Amino acid sequence: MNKLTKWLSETPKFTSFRINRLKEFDIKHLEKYLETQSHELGVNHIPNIYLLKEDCLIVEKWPENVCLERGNSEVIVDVSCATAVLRGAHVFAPGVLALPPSCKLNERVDVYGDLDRKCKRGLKVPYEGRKIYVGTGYLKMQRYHLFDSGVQPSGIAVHMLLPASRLPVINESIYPKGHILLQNLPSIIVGWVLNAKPDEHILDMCAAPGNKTTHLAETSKNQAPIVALDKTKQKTDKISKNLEAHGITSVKVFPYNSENCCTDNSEGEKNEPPYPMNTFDKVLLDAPCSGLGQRPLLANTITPKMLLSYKHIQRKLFDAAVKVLKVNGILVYSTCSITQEENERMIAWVLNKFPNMQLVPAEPLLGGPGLANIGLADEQR
Ligand SMILES: C[S@@+](CC[C@H](N)C(=O)[O-])C[C@H]1O[C@@H](n2cnc3c(N)ncnc32)[C@H](O)[C@@H]1O
Repeated sequence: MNKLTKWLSETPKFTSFRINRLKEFDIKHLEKYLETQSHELGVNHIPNIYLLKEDCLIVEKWPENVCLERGNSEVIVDVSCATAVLRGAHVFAPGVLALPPSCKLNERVDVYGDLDRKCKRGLKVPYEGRKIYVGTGYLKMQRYHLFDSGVQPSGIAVHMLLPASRLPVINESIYPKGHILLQNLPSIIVGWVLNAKPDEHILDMCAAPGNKTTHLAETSKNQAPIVALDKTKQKTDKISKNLEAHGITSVKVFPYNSENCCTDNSEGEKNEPPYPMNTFDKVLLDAPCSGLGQRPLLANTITPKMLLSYKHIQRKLFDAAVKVLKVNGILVYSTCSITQEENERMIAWVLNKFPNMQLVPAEPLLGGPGLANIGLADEQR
């Protein structure tokens, strides 16, 4: 448990991007960008960059000896903003909670995450709660931008120079929109494992905001007929925007409850949900989950009851997925959680409930095996 908690609270060792294979990508642009940063940090080389397969770019950390003069003032940000900063993001205005009134534009500031979630937005005096240092950068907004206008502020509030994790700060916007996407390696692997082919009919059941949908479409060279569903129109609008930015035209998007995406009526329409049984060659079930696997996890308020609640919806969705899947089709199930209930136990449940489903190895297979003694044999783990 201690090992697991420590691992969860650590930032991954590298940043990963997915490259849109439908667009041009010139790595020199990124190298130049990092070179400029290396001058600011006083380092004489840039972090290692390499490609995994054709479309995943890995960028490693700055060296351990990179030494940065701390700022004079403290900016307090909420926990999700602090997490993003550790992953290499700038501080965006909605995440800022407190900033001293004396702070000046472009001043060097230290950024802290509010671990207790008790800092009041707009606080003027030093924050007394538990906080964690997440990095140093230059202030780009003042208090009146952030707290006084009466509307939700937007834009970069602190231009980060170096996060405490030493991951490089790379804004996707150094490339035109839709050319690269900041995406965790495990999420990229999901797209590789599904391996969409141009002639395959594919269903992405829980698709918003569409980061995996775009990957599937790009892998199939924008040819596979893909259906992307998510619960609400607000969510599916995000998918549509994402598809447009990526230059993808092969995906149909519907707001729909995927629990009901299968109809028993074999005469059912194949052009919109619900679909008859035995419709799709491949199904992606990137299930709603507890997210207890997203790193770094700085503070978490999830209760055991909430943790146990996800399996119910996951099972309902799985049930529908199995029905719409063609005989000999492939179903990829993924979560961004590490709990047994959502992973190993879920697969054990599936194999028991659907004797016609067979567990096959993921290809490529990265990472370690699943946990032992919870319903799966060693080769299944
Ligand atoms: C892990 S997120 C999906 C992330 C997405 N696959 C991606 O890579 O960008 C899970 C999604 O499932 C959606 N969801 C939850 N219940 C659903 C349901 N019954 N039908 C369809 N979508 C659902 C949520 O709205 C959420 O967008």
